[in-house]
Amino acid sequence: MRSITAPAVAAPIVPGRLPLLGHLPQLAVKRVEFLQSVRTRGDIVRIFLGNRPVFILNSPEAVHDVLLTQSRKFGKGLLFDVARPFIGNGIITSERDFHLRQRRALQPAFHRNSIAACVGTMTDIAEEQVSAWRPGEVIAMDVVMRRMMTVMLVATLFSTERPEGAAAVAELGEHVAEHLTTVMRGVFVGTVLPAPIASSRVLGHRKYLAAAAALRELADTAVRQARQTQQAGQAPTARGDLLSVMLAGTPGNPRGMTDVEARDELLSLLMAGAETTSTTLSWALHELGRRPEITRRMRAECDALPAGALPGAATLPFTDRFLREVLRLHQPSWLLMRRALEPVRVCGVELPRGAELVYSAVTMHRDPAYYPEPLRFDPDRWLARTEKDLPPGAYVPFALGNRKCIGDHFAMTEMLVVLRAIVSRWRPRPVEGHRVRPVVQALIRPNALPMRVSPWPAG
Ligand code: HEM
Repeated sequence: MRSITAPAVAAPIVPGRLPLLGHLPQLAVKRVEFLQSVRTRGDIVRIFLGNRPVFILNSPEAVHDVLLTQSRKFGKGLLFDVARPFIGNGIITSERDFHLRQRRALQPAFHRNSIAACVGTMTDIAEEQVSAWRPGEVIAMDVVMRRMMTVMLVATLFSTERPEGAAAVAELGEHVAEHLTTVMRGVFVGTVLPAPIASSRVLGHRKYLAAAAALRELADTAVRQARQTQQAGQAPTARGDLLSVMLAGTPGNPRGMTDVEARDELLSLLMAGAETTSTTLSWALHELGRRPEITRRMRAECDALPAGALPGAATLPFTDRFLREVLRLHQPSWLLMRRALEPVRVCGVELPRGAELVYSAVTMHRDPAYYPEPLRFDPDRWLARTEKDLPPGAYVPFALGNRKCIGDHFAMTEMLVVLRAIVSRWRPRPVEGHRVRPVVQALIRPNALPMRVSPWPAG
């Protein structure tokens, strides 16, 4: 712990900076490895994206200080400036008082009781999907998970009681999933590359804009439909979904949201909640495929869950531990940002107003100082050492502080529901000859994940 009165030091610049390009080539070629390689150079170091300086938070102490202790002095930064024109000013992109109001307005939907009420819908969607698989069939798990988790999000948060029925929700979910992937790629490209290059036609900028427009149109339609229900005189919350709650109002925002605000929140939640869970589940299935003994253990635990019991850490402790280990080793969000709103000192380093900061849970989660043999996948490491035993800031799959993931419990519930549905029926195995590699874009996802599913032997 550094003394507050010690003179400030400058964050060291990482070697290898090139004129005009800065550290872009290193980041472009070996994204995570590059961030990993600078960890030992100090609590906070500086790199350059072109001519733009960016500070990297390396130590748990620095991450904890920025995300929690001094969080009011930071905004969300460049990544979210780039995202705003695509997805509007919702909870993930907005700042200060407006953000606080929107967060309070959304909070009731993420209360444990609200999530418990969604478990039935989540289970139906997962069961419907996995019961359609045939013995020996090869399933493109990454594609199936992306669709399934988007449909689940659309169904549980936005359209529980859609008059058009489950098929329409599934179709909407598929459209959303398609556009979402393209928009997320656009946001990533816009963050790491200078604006004139990122917005060039060669890099598909028009495609990103078109996908964002299509997504906005889908969200606008959903808002229009919910507003019509409201105006038809039905109790606004009769549909039981979050969108209706947004329009009707909550203790955090009694008058309810305008159509544009509700639309932007839909986009924010889709952006934050669909690919994160589907990517985590893809990695989870990848790990299960390589470890039949873990699949067996998980199946035994899931099968023993009493009817009506909610899936959670208390009822499915091993499966929960397994997911926490997946989130450690395969944290999907490898690059998150903040911006200093005023001059601020963190770990003895003076950061000027406007400083752009990067933190990466991926590199933190692979630090041997906190995780012995960090690349070894071992759910039982969490038996010996729980989250509470780690320094604050060392395990941050859902971040910390005022911008912590609002959907952490929702996400864990969804993922437990899906894993249970899969392992109760199937043993997923890797397909021979296919090598799973991480692809690092907005999230770290598997290049492709074909898996063969076989039923459990009888008895
Ligand atoms: C495995 C799944 C998930 C992971 C790993 C994850 C991770 C995160 C992280 C790291 C942040 C903080 C971002 C930052 O520091 O800038 C965040 C924020 C957020 N997440 Fe999640 N998330 C997941 C699932 C979900 C789900 C399912 C939802 C909603 C249904 C959701 C909604 C949000 C929202 C709205 C925020 C912004 C909160 C705010 O700024 O106040 N997330 N998430």
